[in-house]
Amino acid sequence: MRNFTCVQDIGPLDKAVAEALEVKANRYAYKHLGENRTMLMLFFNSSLRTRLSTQKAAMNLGMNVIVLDVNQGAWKLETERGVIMDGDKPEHLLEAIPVMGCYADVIGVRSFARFESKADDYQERILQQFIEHSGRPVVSMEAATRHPLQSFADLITIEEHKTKARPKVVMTWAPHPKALPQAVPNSFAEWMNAADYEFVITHPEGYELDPAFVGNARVEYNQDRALEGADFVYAKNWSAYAGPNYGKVLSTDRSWTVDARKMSLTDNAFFMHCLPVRRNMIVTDDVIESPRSLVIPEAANREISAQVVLKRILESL
Ligand SMILES: CCC[C@H](NC(C)=O)C(=O)O
Ligand SMILES: NC(=O)OP(=O)(O)O
Repeated sequence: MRNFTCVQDIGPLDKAVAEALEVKANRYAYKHLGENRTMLMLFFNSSLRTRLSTQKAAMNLGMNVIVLDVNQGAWKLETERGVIMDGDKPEHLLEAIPVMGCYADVIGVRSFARFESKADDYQERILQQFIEHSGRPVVSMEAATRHPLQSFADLITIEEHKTKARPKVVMTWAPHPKALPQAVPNSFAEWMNAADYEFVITHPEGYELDPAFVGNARVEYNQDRALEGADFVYAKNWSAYAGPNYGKVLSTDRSWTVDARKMSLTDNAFFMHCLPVRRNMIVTDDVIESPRSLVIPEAANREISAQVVLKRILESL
């Protein structure tokens, strides 16, 4: 594997999950792979799980790790080519990226959608510059349109807990006070479609995701109807994608909050969320604390998804 930015990069999902379960059982068996190799983890945005799990995965593989919060300590970076740099940004990404490539063998990048330009976000202009100019394998730690390490962990978690070959997985929008990216829902949809589950997306009108990610999923505007018979409920907020509303909050309707009544419509479904979660906006306390809540095992699997990805990259260096 060279780069890890989307579901295609991991290859056949059955093999990826099998490797993940093997790594989970023997996570310290590969320390030789990372000896004298350095992982640089670069954050343009905040993180808890991605920061900790990816570093843990790299250490499990014997790697050295450098973590850089770009906006705390590094020079403020200009990202646009052709700009006359007479403002508040002393360094350009086009120098900083190859320099970072000098010190690392693998580079992880977190750079959320900025909502300034849908085209720039959906062309992954920041992530692509790392791929083009670092000279190193690049791992997305959530970019503008996908969060593949999260989605891989979500798939592992579903495969560990499903009781039927093709479970019904429902991704439901839920309200949030801020404008959040579409990366997590896009990515989850991409991986669920690839896994060939019975996959349903439910959200209020106006929150339609990019059809390129929705794929063959059934879209249902009636949340109760969508939840009927579900085996897994994956809750997430996202801001509007379509048209002039890109990046906007159109609704904070708390009738979409996942509560015990909604979960009673399902087939005793597991509850999932990538975290961080706004309790009693996205999901009620009793649901996220229930025995059917998988949010902690789901977060624990982030170490495993990252370790499989880094292991494959190290094996191909
Ligand atoms: C893993 C989730 C990261 C981010 N969440 C927030 C709160 O910004 C998002 O919704 O994409
Ligand atoms: N789920 C996830 O990526 O969490 P962080 O944003 O805390 O890394």
